[in-house]
Amino acid sequence: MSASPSTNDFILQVEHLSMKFGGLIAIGDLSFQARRGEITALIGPNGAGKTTVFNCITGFYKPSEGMITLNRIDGSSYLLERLPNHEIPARAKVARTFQNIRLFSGMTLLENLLVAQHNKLMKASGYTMLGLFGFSSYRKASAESIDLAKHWLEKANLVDRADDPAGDLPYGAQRRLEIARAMCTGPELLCLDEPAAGLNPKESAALNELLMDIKNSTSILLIEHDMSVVMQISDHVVVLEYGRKISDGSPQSVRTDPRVIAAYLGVDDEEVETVLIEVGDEDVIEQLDTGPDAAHGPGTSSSFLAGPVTDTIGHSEGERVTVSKGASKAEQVDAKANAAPRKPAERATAKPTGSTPKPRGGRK
Ligand SMILES: Nc1ncnc2c1ncn2[C@@H]1O[C@H](COP(=O)(O)OP(=O)(O)OP(=O)(O)O)[C@@H](O)[C@H]1O
Repeated sequence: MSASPSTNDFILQVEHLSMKFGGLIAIGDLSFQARRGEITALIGPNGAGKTTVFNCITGFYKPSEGMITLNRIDGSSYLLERLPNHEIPARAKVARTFQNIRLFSGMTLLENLLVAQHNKLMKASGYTMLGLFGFSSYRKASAESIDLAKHWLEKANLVDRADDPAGDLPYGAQRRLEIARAMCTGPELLCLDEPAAGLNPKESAALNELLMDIKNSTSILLIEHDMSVVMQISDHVVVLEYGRKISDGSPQSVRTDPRVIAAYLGVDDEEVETVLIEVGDEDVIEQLDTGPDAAHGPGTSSSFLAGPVTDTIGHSEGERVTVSKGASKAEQVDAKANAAPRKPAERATAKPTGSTPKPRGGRK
């Protein structure tokens, strides 16, 4: 019998998170957990609220409601929504990258990685004087910083270009340099916002390799539209639609969840079922007939509210947001699943193909 997971098995616990911008509920009552040593992917169509979740975790936004707990390996825990922004990387050991690359393009690769260790070096220099007089403690810290920078340049397969300006690198290499820079801050949780956006297949493969290497020492939370990356490297996938969680489970269970397929395909209302049959395998068709799968459907921690197809999206109790009519494909799938089962003759027309759903959300 396997032991039930303890709190420290989870590096991140998001509980009942809500983020409102005026009347817009960008995130509604969202709960999920990320396991230590795993890659957890946060996916969903454009505007689903993924970056807003990242901004709440990394202190760029203070959530309207909810708790975000970061459990460090040494047993200490931090409520991120209560930590001052600058303490989230320093004390809770959370690092992030952004959708758009933010390197110092005029500096060399090595300098970019040393800047990331600025705080550590400043402390070792006694905030100037010890460094100025070349004290051994500063020289030691300085040598360690260079070693760490070289270590991550090697991991990112960029060590040959250590002295080139970062701006001269091809796009995919710049992405890897950004990740290497984040790793130089010694994070326990690395949050990556669309790292594969704009990469060609070769660059994408190099990125996957780097992330698989990083997860040996650091847990990763990943926003990604590129399903080939998500399916290849994630251990766990959380799917959002209109700020709510519509699915949560292994890549395989999420891939065949009718709500996810419907939310991602973005087809016309009347086409939803046809497309589900075209892209689905027997599991998908089966679920349509029998109703949502409790294993990766609404659970105790899920914010998804099953119910009839309406032109409003339910969030926590009493809150409903108006969106364009029938916008939530996930709700339509549940409505269909709740309706009377189809006849066997109709099911016989289903042709399983086993293809992977393509994302509705394009890259920015
Ligand atoms: N600062 C803000 N002020 C007002 N609305 C915001 C703000 N930030 C995000 N939103 C809104 O919150 C919703 C979720 O946006 P968010 O950027 O988190 O989605 P996303 O899933 O990351 O989308 P994408 O895949 O396109 O990056 C959107 O409707 C967006 O317009």
